[in-house]
Amino acid sequence: MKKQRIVIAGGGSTYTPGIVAMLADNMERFPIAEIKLYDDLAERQEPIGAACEILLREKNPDIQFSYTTDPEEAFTNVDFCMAHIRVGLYAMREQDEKIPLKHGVVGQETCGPGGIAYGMRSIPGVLEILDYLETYSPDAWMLNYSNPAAIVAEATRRLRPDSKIINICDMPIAIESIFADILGLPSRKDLVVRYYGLNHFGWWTSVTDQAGNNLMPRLQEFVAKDGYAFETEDFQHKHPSWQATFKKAKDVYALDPKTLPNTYLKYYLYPDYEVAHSNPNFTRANEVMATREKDVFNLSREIIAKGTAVGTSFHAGAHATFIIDLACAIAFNTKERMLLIVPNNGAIENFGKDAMVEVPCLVGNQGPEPLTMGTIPTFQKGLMEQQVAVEKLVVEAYIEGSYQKLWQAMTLSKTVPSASVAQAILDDLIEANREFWPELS
Ligand SMILES: NC(=O)c1ccc[n+]([C@@H]2O[C@H](COP(=O)([O-])OP(=O)(O)OC[C@H]3O[C@@H](n4cnc5c(N)ncnc54)[C@H](O)[C@@H]3O)[C@@H](O)[C@H]2O)c1
Ligand SMILES: O=P(O)(O)OC[C@H]1O[C@H](O[C@H]2[C@H](O)[C@@H](O)[C@@H](O)O[C@@H]2CO)[C@H](O)[C@@H](O)[C@@H]1O
Ligand SMILES: [Mn+2]
Repeated sequence: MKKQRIVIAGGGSTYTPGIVAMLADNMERFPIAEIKLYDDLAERQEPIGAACEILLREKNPDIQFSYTTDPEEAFTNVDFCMAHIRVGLYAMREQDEKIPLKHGVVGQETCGPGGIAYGMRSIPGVLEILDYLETYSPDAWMLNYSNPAAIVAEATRRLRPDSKIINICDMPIAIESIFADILGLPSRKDLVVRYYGLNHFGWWTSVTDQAGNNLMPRLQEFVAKDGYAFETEDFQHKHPSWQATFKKAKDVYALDPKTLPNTYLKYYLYPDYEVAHSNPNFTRANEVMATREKDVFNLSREIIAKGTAVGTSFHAGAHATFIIDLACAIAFNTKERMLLIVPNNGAIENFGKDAMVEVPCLVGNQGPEPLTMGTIPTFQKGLMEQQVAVEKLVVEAYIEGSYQKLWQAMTLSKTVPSASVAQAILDDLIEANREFWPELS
């Protein structure tokens, strides 16, 4: 098995140490020669890089390790770029969440006006990394978690159609882990699913075991009563906001009891409820800064101070496993069945070919081969048509520098009640994003 060389872009991300630790623990199925971290912010990356260096030296000194802010050094001679950047950091996430809320609209990282604002910031950041990778390692694959994945995926489809990028999300697999727990199965990998939608906007239509036995009725019975409120492996899902999200899946499910919904649909289907239950002065960004960010950086500093990572551990859950599974599938042609964000091209029969959709794919060394999910019902199709139009308008607005199109995108979002509210939010977001967005006219 060829030893792989990896660059993690967004080296200072709270998710980086978990992925590094998981890579070091998966050498048998995914052997590694080198891990490099890359970030455009040296101070942010420094503690994470220094802690990972100690951790790897103790876990596996054969893995070459370095961290840098120099793109040529980072992207030269690698097989994979695992990317998770956040352009504007949590400070801008806070703005994405608080500005819409000030206008009585859902304030969320990837949905509604907040997601649109984040999309306008992420597009150039992700394209820059993709271009570095294509320049310095033209055969490498970019596996991209950077959000908002739906908008980023549409932007890379439009602007870099031939590039080797796969956009991914860990929400469905986190929910599938909950399915496995509800069913008393050891792992989500014991399940075979059919699912369709856009990113953070989809539905399961079938869940079976490996023998083909239908497990939907047992899941539906649970979700009808409790949503996805079941003890989960991911530590941040114990936070009050995630607990509320998992409970709310019950009401989302009620709209179409034939399927099982993605948790994020609550922002589109119950926006009034979400606003009423949000604290405009303390949003999820504040919760994350006070918990995950603080914990990861404190632990990094502790490891550096002690000079050892023995007796400590960074959280590495489904998020880390999923991206390593994907790299493995490509590197070693495993043909694993995975949910990915890909061009539709008929996978959903009655939906636009040029939409970026989230569907199961078989993954091998040529990339993902989407499976056909057939024809979807009017309710889902209507919702998806509206949402995909929002995502396409954002990308058009970015490309053309068009105020008009960004206003249309905000107005079309199901989370926004009117064009006038959309415009007021947009004008505030333009002000907050001066440093990041292209000039709009
Ligand atoms: N797709 C998914 O399902 C999924 C799941 C979890 C996290 N995420 C995403 O992963 C990303 C990281 O999340 P986090 O909470 O760890 O954020 P974070 O702020 O802790 O880390 C992001 C890092 O990216 C760096 N960065 C920003 N712009 C950059 C650029 N242009 N080039 C290089 N580095 C850059 C920052 O300096 C920072 O160190 C976010 O986009 C988040 O939304 C996605
Ligand atoms: O509010 P955050 O920053 O905690 O999470 C936002 C992200 O939520 C989803 O990812 C979950 C994932 O489902 C879970 O398995 C675990 O890894 O935690 C992640 C973070 O909570 C979502 O898929 C991402 O797109 C969001 O960025
Ligand atoms: Mn996601």
